[in-house]
Amino acid sequence: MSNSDAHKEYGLSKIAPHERSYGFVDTVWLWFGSGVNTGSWFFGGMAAALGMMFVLQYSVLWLPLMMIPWAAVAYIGYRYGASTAVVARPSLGTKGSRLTGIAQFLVLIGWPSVNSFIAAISLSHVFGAAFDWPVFGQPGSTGPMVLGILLTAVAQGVIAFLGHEAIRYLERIAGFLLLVLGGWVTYIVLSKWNLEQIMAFQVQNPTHSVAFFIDLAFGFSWTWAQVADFSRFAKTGRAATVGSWLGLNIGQGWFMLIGAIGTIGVALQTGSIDPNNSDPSSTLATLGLGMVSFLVLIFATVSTNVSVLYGSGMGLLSAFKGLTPKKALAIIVVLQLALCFVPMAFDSFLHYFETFLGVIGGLFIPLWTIILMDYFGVRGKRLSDADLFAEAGGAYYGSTGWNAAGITSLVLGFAVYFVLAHVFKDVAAQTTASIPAILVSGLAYALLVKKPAVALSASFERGA
Ligand SMILES: O=c1cc[nH]c(=O)[nH]1
Repeated sequence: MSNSDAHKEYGLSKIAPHERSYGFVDTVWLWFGSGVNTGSWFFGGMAAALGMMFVLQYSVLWLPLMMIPWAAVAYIGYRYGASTAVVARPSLGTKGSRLTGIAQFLVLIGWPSVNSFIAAISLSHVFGAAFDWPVFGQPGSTGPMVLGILLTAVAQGVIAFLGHEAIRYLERIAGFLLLVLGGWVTYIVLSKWNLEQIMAFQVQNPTHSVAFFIDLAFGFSWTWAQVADFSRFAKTGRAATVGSWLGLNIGQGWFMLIGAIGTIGVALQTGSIDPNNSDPSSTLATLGLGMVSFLVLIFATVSTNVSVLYGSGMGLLSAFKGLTPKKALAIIVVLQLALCFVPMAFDSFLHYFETFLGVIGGLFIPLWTIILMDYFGVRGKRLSDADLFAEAGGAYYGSTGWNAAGITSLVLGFAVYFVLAHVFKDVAAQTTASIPAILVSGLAYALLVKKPAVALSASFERGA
């Protein structure tokens, strides 16, 4: 790849094999750096109420299993050099796939507000230990919170604007540093708390059921919507799928465990379980390791948010055709800076976070299901390159640009998720809202889609 190509942003165009620069190690670092974030330890803190055995089971078993379909979406992006929204064209129609762009834009512009806010809370403890400034929740903590948000929001904004190659380099450095710093944090957390007591800790009546947590987990993990925006740059199928899957599971699973241990450790001392205590960096800061803590917070947050913001930019570009890739990224950079301050307006951050997760999961659960059902079930892993990237006309445009089967199945999936998660909560506490939404949207698509209308002649298609 020449220098000028290295700085080129491709928008929605097909990424040809010679334009791809992400090897296996790059995808592992990218997703490891994304998975290691403040949201992951907060989420581990939320799971802690269900006991450490559950958190372990979730991190080493359920999370890796849940991420297999996500890695399958990465495969489609890699196979055709297509962004996330373009991958949705066969199932939703060329115009219908703009809905994916809108969802991706909204969800991924929302995540940095969560990640940066949690980082700012922790940074306020680092500043408190170093300069005696008020920490989050104390009178006068607005200034330290604003400074913490600005530090991450400006750094992530600049790197996301520079594009996918700048992100690749940042993730290499951040990934390595986070491995070292994360190891250090793990050592401190494990030596501070008694592991036997942590494992034995139980909450008599946890506020949430396992099923409720699984729903949050789908919202948490299936909203890495930028998956194909990056796998399209992968040089091999292994890098696109195994590399992304491995990096994400290690990063997210590991930091969830750290968050859960910290939360339970504090609960053993105080008797009250609160995910706000999941933050290992304030422990580090009070032990005089403020600089380590500062670096973990900045690298963990920025390395996540750069890929998230890049994906949000690609979503915006897919939704509004008049934009160029750089213009879309510039809009995102400015918008995220403002949105990172929104949680300050809420009285409870936990409430903001749970509401956010409860809404976003409902969007991507049926969407991934329909895309995978379409590619692996209906089309037998065969798509037409030419039609996939055609803006008008072709097999995926149909007569209107909308694939009615896909849109109907998507709406049904949303409806099932939202009705269960928000109206019939007692039922969802047993069945989850996510699994019925997956079943209904997948089945509806398989039944509604008209195979002859979407199948192409074998010579015109490219198989996997
Ligand atoms: O920032 C993000 C985006 C998706 N999922 C996460 O857990 N965090």
